[in-house]
Amino acid sequence: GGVQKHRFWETQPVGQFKDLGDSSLPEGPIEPPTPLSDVRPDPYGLPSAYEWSTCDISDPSVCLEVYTLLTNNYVEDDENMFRFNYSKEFLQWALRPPGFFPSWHIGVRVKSTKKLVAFITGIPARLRVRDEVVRMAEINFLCVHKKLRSKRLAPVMIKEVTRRVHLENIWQAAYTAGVVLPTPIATCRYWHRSLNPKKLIDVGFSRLGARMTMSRTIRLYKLPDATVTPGFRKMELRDVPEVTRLLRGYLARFAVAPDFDEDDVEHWLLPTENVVDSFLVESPVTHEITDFCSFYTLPSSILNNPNYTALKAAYSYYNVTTKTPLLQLINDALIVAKQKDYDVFNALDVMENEGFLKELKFGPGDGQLHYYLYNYRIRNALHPSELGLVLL
Ligand SMILES: CCCCCCCCCCCCCC(=O)CSCCNC(=O)CCNC(=O)[C@H](O)C(C)(C)COP(=O)(O)OP(=O)(O)OC[C@H]1O[C@@H](n2cnc3c(N)ncnc32)[C@H](O)[C@@H]1OP(=O)(O)O
Ligand SMILES: CN(C)Cc1n[nH]c2ccc(-c3ccc(F)cc3OCCn3ccnc3)cc12
Repeated sequence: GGVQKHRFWETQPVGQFKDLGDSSLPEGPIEPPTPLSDVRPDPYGLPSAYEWSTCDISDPSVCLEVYTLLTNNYVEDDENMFRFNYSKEFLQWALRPPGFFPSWHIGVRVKSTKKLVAFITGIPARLRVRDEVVRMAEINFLCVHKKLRSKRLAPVMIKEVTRRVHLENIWQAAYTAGVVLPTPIATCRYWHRSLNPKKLIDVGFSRLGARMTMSRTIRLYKLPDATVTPGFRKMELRDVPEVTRLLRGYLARFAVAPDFDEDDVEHWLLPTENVVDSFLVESPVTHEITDFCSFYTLPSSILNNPNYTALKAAYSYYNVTTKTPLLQLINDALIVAKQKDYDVFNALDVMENEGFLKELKFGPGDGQLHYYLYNYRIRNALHPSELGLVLL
């Protein structure tokens, strides 16, 4: 209808709701690149009390400011009971991959007090969309302080990160959000596997099932003390070349997936304490690496609970099986997560995850995660199982 539902997004080169169903529109870039000399050289205007501030995440004091802003103002669940609590180490990992641009870590400060009140980031990535490998920016950590909401600051942040990405001759982006915007390329659901059901029920994350006692519930989610797959071990630096080969071969089957090289695999998948854990199966006979699984660590703050402050959550990342049954491999990942005292193991219904969710006692979450591309049209929305991409 004529009413403007998305005043900002309707001005952007993204799939528009009005275009849905118009199969005459070609798949690919929506707008051509601009000559670099035509990219706005100066930052967008902010309200006079605020200033742009490029944030050097490697500076501990700046990293702490970013951590604190996100801890108090980032994404909450629909019932405002939990808020993501990305750790400082996680932010350093997430924002400094090979080839990152410091200028893409963008903050907004109050001029008078220098208080950090907003943030948005980009990192470079090579994403394959069907048969095209496209250099993109992955946009994340968009956050405006709770006290500055609904002042149209987000569109300015988005335009500024877009401008800085354009200056590096990159014209596409990928991002995910729990909100519906023009226009998702895929809509995923997330699922949760209880590891510490008593705590999850105490904090209101889960509810005791009908006709279920607490002891019956604890028994239902019980896991073995040790992993069962022969040759299952932590990934090490020497495994990077083989894991890269294994992962590239596997991701080729999805319509959208990262085009990882060895440097990317070393950064994103080599275990980092309390940030990302990865395991592989080395055949005891041939010493070939046949399977791989990984999860990242993202706790959530528990808001307003007298007994607990944090929920320790693991999130399924990239998994590949060529020999071990997927159910068995992921169950070993659950066993390791339980050993490491995680309360819950989360997974999206992307890649082949649907094949293990119900079987391994995951329960459906209460929301959706929408995937988006900027300045790149996909003719028809993808099924989650066509996505080979997990954004942090
Ligand atoms: C070629 C390179 C291109 C690079 C750029 C690519 C694009 C990258 C895009 C960014 C990807 C980020 C990915 C990411 O970080 C992962 S999604 C997590 C986003 N962050 C949070 O949810 C944290 C808590 N919320 C907030 O801090 C604020 O509510 C935010 C800052 C979300 C909006 O602040 P606000 O004070 O509540 O709102 P106004 O300033 O008044 O602005 C309202 C306008 O903002 C639109 N909006 C709301 N939420 C959005 C969201 N999550 N993405 C995109 N747009 C979003 C909304 O539709 C409206 O536009 P419309 O009128 O057209 O509908
Ligand atoms: C992806 N990355 C961009 C962060 C992000 N932004 N917006 C989101 C909305 C949902 C999920 C999500 C993804 C996977 C999952 F298993 C559970 C999730 O949210 C549960 C609800 N919740 C929100 C906060 N605390 C709990 C992530 C995100």
